Amino acid sequence: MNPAPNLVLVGPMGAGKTSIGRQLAKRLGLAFVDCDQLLEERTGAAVPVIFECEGEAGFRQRESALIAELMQGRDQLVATGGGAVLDEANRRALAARGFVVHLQVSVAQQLERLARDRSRPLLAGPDKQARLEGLAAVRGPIYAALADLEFDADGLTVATATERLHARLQERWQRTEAA
Ligand SMILES: Nc1ncnc2c1ncn2[C@@H]1O[C@H](COP(=O)(O)OP(=O)(O)OP(=O)(O)O)[C@@H](O)[C@H]1O
Ligand SMILES: O=C(O)C1=C[C@@H](O)[C@@H](O)[C@H](O)C1
Ligand SMILES: [Mg+2]
Repeated sequence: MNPAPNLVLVGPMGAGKTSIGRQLAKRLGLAFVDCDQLLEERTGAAVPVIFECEGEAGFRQRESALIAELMQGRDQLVATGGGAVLDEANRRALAARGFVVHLQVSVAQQLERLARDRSRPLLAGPDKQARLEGLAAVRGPIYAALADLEFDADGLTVATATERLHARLQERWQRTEAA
């Protein structure tokens, strides 16, 4: 069983936090909560519109308030947005009440998955590859430092990644119980 009240997915855009998270939550019998989607529902505006009206700083404030609220709950699988780990208070809240999984993915795979994406304002510029590499250089070590478990989702379908991550978690949580 999960040693923490919640399961949390962190990692870069396109790693599959939302897609794998939704399937994994079903298998584990957890409530699935996607931070970006819930934030959009509550705000009544899509993420790019929030960035446009309030800037990234406004979006981050809303994201932090949501994370603080969500992490008071339990039995949830929380799929975070790719930049949620940048804020120290967010990291503390996620670590305090979450078993944190870092979903890893290569920039090449991100580019494939997000080639036609229009919903991620940080990728709106002309050179997506340089942008993703820059973000990976800054955020990669932060995801890694926060994670209780690293999972490489590169090249896996959502179904296979879900299956394998589920198995890794069961194994890990059983070992934690036995210790
Ligand atoms: N393992 C996978 N195999 C194939 N396609 C995938 C896989 N994971 C995600 N995708 C596709 O990549 C896109 C982005 O995935 P998803 O929204 O799950 O990423 P995310 O980690 O939640 O990103 P963000 O940080 O922006 O919320 C979606 O179109 C999704 O269908
Ligand atoms: O990587 C990021 O900073 C972001 C990722 C998305 O999940 C959204 O939270 C938003 O587009 C910002
Ligand atoms: Mg997502």
